[in-house]
Parts: sequence; structure tokens; C-alpha cells
Amino acid sequence: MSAMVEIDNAMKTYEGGFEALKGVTLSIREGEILALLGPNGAGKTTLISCICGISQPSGGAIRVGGHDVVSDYREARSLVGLVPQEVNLEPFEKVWNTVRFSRGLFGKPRDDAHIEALLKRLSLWDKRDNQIKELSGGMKRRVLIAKALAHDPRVLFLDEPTAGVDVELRRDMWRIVEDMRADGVTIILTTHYIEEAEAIADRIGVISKGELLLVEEKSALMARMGRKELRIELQAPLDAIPESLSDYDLALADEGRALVYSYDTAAERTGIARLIAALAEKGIVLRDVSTRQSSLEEIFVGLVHDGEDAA
Ligand SMILES: Nc1ncnc2c1ncn2[C@@H]1O[C@H](COP(=O)(O)OP(=O)(O)OP(=O)(O)O)[C@@H](O)[C@H]1O
Repeated sequence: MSAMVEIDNAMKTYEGGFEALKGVTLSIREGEILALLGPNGAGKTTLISCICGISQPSGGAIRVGGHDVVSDYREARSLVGLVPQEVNLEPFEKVWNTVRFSRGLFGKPRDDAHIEALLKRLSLWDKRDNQIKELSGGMKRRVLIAKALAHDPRVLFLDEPTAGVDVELRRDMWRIVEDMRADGVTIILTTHYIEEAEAIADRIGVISKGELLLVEEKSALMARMGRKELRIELQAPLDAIPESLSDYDLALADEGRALVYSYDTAAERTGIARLIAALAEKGIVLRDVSTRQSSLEEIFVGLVHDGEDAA
């Protein structure tokens, strides 16, 4: 798959000298779903704004579909749909006009059938003649999505799409994301909900203090997260791990008083029963056992924390 969005050492320094992006490099493949995670103020919105041409990067280059977002702004922008974090709709405008007008803004010919299909898909058809101010918060969010999709973008940005929305809308959103993905649209979303990223993304990126700390396939991250540790406290300390146990992923801890066995929770067999039997055979007496699993959340907190230490 080719790159749809190419971010090459993007930097953003706001007036007053604050460095919100400190050289981000990232290539996003056509048709993939990338979730950007990071604490408040990490630079996620700034990065999205730079890609969408709302804000100009202070350094580096960003291309969408091969078009530079600064020198070839119109071409690049017409490929992009943005669902912003904040509702920015004209309160007195009707739903139908709001969405139709948005398509026109990108120079696309009028296509009422497309707008009708979009409004129906987003359960907004009954509200098409309502003014924006007459809608609930959730419905306004649906209008934002309809607006973002009105001109058939090839890249869709969702900035905190499910912050404060109800379960039904959240489910609808993910259905829409799945539909868009089936159409080959590239999707980039920011979220604070790790389980959401887990459910929907192909790849996960972590941003902290303007730097990209990690970008990894979700499956690889899950494999990492799927590891669990069995800690075996021993009656008598060991000097070394016995040769006959070298097949196991074992480490000595607590000056030989404990053995730590790492295993894959997703594997069909964890090897725990075999290990315990092997220990008994060696005459190693157990005092206690406990397990712990590193969660995805822990991985992120650790990453963000390490990033802070290095700063
Ligand atoms: N127009 C601006 N002028 C000056 N500083 C800004 C401006 N916009 C954002 N910032 C600062 O840049 C940093 C990154 O902000 P940004 O909105 O990109 O973060 P974010 O990762 O999207 O955070 P959140 O999760 O809270 O939405 C923050 O410290 C913010 O205060």
C-alpha cells in the first residue's frame, strides 16, 4: 500500500515560542486506520491542524495524496475530511444546507443523492429541515461527520470523536468508520480511550510533548500486552537457573529467592503446569506464586513518563 499522508520532520512553534511539534515523521498508508494517543496538550490537534492546512507547520513538510499541504493547499485539502473536536456550526442554518454547502466549498459538483444517503446513514434525514440550534449535542456531532464526508474525502480525521457522546452514537461512529475503511478511506483518529484505539485501529501512535514516541501495529502491541508474568517465590534461593529449565523464559529475581516466568496469554498452552512439574522434579520447593499482566495503559503511561524523564 502506498503512503496517503507523509509527515516529514513536521515542526510547529506557536507565537510566543512554544514548540508544540518537535519534528514528527510519520507515513500513513492508504486505507489504514491510525489512532493517535497522547496526554492533553501532547500536540495531537496541532498535528491534525497542520495536515489539514488549518495551521501552517513551522518546519518540515507534509503531503496528502502527494500534494504539499502548504504549496498545493487546495488539492491537498480537497482530499481531507475533518471532524473537529469542537462543534463549530452555524446555529441558524438548516442541516441539509450545512452539509450541502460543505461539499460546494471543496469545488465538488452538487450531488443531492449523495447528501441524502449521508444524512440517512447518520440518522439525520428526519432532521434535514431543522436548524442546527434545534439539535441535541449528539446530533450536532453527527452533522459534523456528515459535513466532513460531504465531499468524498480520501482521508478522514476524527479528533476525539467520542468524547462525551452516548453509547449509541459511539457505536454508529464505529460503524461509519468501518464503512469508510471498506471504501478504502484512510482514517486518523485521536482519542483518550485506549480500548477504543484497541477496537478500531490498525496502528497506534503515541505522542507526548510534541514528539512521536511510538508507532506500532496494534497486533504487535497486543502481543506485547498479552504477555503475563508468573512470579514464583522459592523456599530456598537459587544461584542460577538450572540448565534443564533453559527452554523457559525465566529470570531470577530478589537475589535468587524468586523466579519470574514470562508467557504469552494468547498461546494455547502457557507452559505453567509443565514448569511447575519441572521445578518439583528438580526438588525446587515453592513458597508462593502470583501473576501480573502489563496492560496497554501501563505501556502508554510508561512511555509518556519516560518521554518526560528524557525531556
Ligand atoms: N494557538 C496556539 N497558541 C499557542 N499555543 C497553543 C496554540 N494551540 C495549542 N497550543 C499549545 O500547544 C500544545 C499542544 O496542543 P494540542 O491542542 O495540539 O494538544 P492535544 O494533544 O490535541 O491535546 P488534547 O488532548 O487536550 O486535545 C498545548 O500545550 C497547547 O497549549
